[in-house]
Amino acid sequence: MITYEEALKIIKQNIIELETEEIELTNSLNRVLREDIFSDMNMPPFNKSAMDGFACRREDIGNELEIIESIQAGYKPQKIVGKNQCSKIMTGAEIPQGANCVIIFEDVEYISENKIKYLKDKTSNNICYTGEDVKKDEILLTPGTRITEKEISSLAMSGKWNLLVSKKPKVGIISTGDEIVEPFIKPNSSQIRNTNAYQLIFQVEKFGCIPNYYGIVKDKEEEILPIISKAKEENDLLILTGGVSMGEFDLIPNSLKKIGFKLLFEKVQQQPGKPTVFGRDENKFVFGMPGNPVSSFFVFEFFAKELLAGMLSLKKYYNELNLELAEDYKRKRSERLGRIPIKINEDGMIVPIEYHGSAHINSLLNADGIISIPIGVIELKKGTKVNVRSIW
Ligand SMILES: Nc1nc2c(c(=O)[nH]1)N[C@H]1C(S)=C(S)[C@@H](COP(=O)(O)OP(=O)(O)OC[C@H]3O[C@@H](n4cnc5c(N)ncnc54)[C@H](O)[C@@H]3O)O[C@H]1N2
Ligand code: MOO
Repeated sequence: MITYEEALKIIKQNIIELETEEIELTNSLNRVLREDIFSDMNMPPFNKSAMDGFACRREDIGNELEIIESIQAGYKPQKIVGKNQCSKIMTGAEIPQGANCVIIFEDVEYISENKIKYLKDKTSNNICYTGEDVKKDEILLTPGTRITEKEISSLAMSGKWNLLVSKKPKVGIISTGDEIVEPFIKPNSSQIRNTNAYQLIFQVEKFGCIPNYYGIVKDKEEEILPIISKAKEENDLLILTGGVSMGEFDLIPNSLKKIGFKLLFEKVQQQPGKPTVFGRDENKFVFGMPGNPVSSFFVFEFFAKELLAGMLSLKKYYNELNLELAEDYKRKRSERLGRIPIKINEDGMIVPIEYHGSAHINSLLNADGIISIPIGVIELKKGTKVNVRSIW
């Protein structure tokens, strides 16, 4: 049995980056950039009014000011603002030459139709200056960045419409087990509903990959082999759940070998996720994950994401916060790296969630993240600082 760190190293050593493709900006949600994005202009492109008001000279704000024009956003100022003059200006419009501040409408009174007086003795400049946010030719985004709602405005601003991104990894998902039935079926007393496939479909899709679901396969080699062969053909990564431990019907590792996968590890010193199989055949990969839903959730989180991030060339895919435990945490055994779901309370402290083990699906319902308990550590005392890995 190898450690989590050793297993992760094996995954990293085997990563193959996928090719790129060009897509349009509107289709780029969740895609991973494979090129630098430069700004083709300064932002703002001109000195821009931040407020609706009058553009004038700061030294004149105590005087009556003559209105010489009105400047709308999108139109060039026509006049230069001179001594005791001002131009009416709208938010987003270009500051006229001669002016160095904008006094806002609310703080001004009209003396006559074209004369105003500022009612205060101080003002901010109320100007967004050329290039203060972005300089022309500045790099805005680098390869390996995931495009989300945070990145899209900068991309749109850069003027780049066609983007070079990683192709989406295709992930084949197969549930195994004679006892598994689809969620729309009422299980009999020895059956169990298929939760893993749907969990994995969401995990895969949310990670920016394409899930292809192949249904439930019975614990019979003659059923397993054709489906995994087909799924291997059609995908970059294959994920199976169930059938990987020591039981008489745990046929997955051998079946994977029969269709050409070399198994790179089969057991990891972690809980959950001990019987985790990772295999490769040239540019095709496979994870055989434990059937227990929380095991499969965590194995996807810690292993499959690492491989998929590598295929996607994605730089960063999770956040970690270092927070204090709100209460003591004790576990029964310490020979495996432990992972448990936790909540972050109102004081920003870690509260372990009630968790009965890797079959306890609904323990994830209220989870904000996962903490790890190192091998050999049986107890963590209240107040200990621990890294929380995000699953939000
Ligand atoms: N003698 C040993 N027995 C077991 C060991 C071991 O080392 N020696 N490891 C245990 C650990 S740890 C785990 S985890 C499980 C993993 O077992 P398998 O991957 O072989 O999975 P199954 O036995 O097929 O299923 C386990 C459990 O999960 C349920 N399941 C399976 N598929 C689904 C699905 N798609 N949706 C929902 N639930 C599913 C299944 O019915 C079982 O209850 O092995 C231990 N045993
Ligand atoms: O390793 Mo298992 O995945 O403890 O439940």
